[in-house]
Amino acid sequence: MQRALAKAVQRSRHDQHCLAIAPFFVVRSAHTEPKRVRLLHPALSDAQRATIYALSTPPGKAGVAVVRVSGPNAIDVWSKLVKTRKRQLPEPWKMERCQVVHPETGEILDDGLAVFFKAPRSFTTEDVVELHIHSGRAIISSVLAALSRLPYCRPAEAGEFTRRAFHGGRLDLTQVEGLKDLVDAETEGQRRLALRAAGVGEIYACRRVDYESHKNIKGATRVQFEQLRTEIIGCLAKLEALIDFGEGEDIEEGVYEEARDRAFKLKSTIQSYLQDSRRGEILRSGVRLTIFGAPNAGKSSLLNFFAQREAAIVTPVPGTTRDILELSLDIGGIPVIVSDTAGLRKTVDPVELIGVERARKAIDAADIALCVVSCEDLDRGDGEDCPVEFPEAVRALIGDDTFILFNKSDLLTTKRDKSNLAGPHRWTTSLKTGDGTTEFLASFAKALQKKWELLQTSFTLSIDIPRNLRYALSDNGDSGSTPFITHARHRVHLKSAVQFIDGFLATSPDDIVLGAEELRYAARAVGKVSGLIDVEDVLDALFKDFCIGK
Ligand SMILES: Nc1nc2c(ncn2[C@@H]2O[C@H](COP(=O)(O)OP(=O)(O)OP(=O)(O)O)[C@@H](O)[C@H]2O)c(=O)[nH]1
Ligand SMILES: [K+]
Ligand SMILES: [Mg+2]
Repeated sequence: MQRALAKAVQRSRHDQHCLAIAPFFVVRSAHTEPKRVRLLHPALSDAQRATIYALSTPPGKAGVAVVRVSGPNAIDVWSKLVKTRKRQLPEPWKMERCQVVHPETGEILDDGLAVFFKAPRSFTTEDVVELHIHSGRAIISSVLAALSRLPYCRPAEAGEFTRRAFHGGRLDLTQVEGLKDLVDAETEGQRRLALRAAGVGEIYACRRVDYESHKNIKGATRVQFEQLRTEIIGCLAKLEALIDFGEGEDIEEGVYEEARDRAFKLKSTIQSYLQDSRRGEILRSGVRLTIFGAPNAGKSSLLNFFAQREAAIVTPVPGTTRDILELSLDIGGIPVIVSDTAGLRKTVDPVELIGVERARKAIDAADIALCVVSCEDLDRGDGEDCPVEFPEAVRALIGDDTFILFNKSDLLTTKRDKSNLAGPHRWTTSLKTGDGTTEFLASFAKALQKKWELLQTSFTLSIDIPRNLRYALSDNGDSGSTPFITHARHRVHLKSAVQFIDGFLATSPDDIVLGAEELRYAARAVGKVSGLIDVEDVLDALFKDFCIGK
């Protein structure tokens, strides 16, 4: 056992050297499990470690403004600026009534509240002081000016509090992205997606996040990526054991085959993640909806209906819309970028010709194409069962996934009643009388939600999820249906992970060292998503899975 440990540790050092990405310390004590303290970049310089301060709420008149101070001297900031009745050191995490005073003159600047977050249980993992003062320009600038008098304090740069949270291991990259997306979110769908990635709330309240033991993780994206990486490392650990000890001695037989098997499953899991029609990325940036159709079908009327204002020009003249008109809207909580386009028809007018060309391009670029067809333009077949004949101009552009709105139902002749036009992703309205518009909007929003957010995923995890992680996932309620990949960056790394796993699967069992190298790169690729890479995991998995040198 001793020999095995020594060897494995030696190998870990080698791995650490090879990866040379993330320096890390392993803190061990007699009674506790080894804890990893991850440092993702070289240690912060003195300037970077300075105590920083900033106004964390928007400037201007309001009830409350929050000035945040973070860094090693935060406690000193408290003693110089915060005057409470007890006039002693703060009780951590407890809001206290106080006066904020000037550190040199003692002048009272404002009356408010203050709270001290003791490291590492703070957002930045450093000591943090928050001053909750009245929000007024003069008050805020006097407090910021007072802070600037302290020699160890400097104003924070953009995003610097979050950067420190990342350096401190409080957030990984997916959570940093999630946090930014959360602040930027404009629709319900975006908010939920971002919240899931950010995992804020619980995370602030808990100590340094430890994947193995922590049940409070809400950064579900982080958990999912971590799960993938753990699985790759599990395969790698098996290969490492074979390299170190060789089959037949202390290791059971068939280990190599098992690793291959697991790697194969893992590859198809990642591939199924990649085949998500870019739902997460699209939901984040907005679904591109292109409205198209023959002239005068009511396309611009539809855009105005969506926007609830006269955004586009509507006239009885066919060919009114020339250029593309784009609006960002919230439809059922989904961010949608709606484009109104020129009516499609053969034309010799050079301006209209360009408009038609642009319309075709917009249809190609759309995530959803919505064709507006005027009931007037439908081929007036006699029988009630006559199949719908679309106008010639749009016929070729209508595919299985095209949404269709039959408009101008007020002009429908009795021969072709509405039921003849019904079908999935087909609606009938009169934008003039308002008939059917409420039903259309509700059903259309539902279709969007189904397609972009609440759609059941077509894949399931083929790998075993440890119980604690399963908790974190199921606790979120929607892990099976919420998009997994939300940034193009995630996709790039997952694709390269698949390539490396393929590389491993293609190596022969005689080249086991090469194969292990491929897996190590695969783990590293997935680790890049979260920005957390360490090789100590290999050792953990090794000792968990094998009974070496019994
Ligand atoms: N009767 C009736 N008229 C409608 C309806 N919806 C729109 N219209 C009218 O149809 C005409 C054309 O509407 P638009 O919204 O400009 O049609 P469009 O498809 O944008 O037309 P182009 O931009 O020229 O291609 C306008 O006079 C509208 O008032 C409807 O449901 N019923
Ligand atoms: K028109
Ligand atoms: Mg128009």
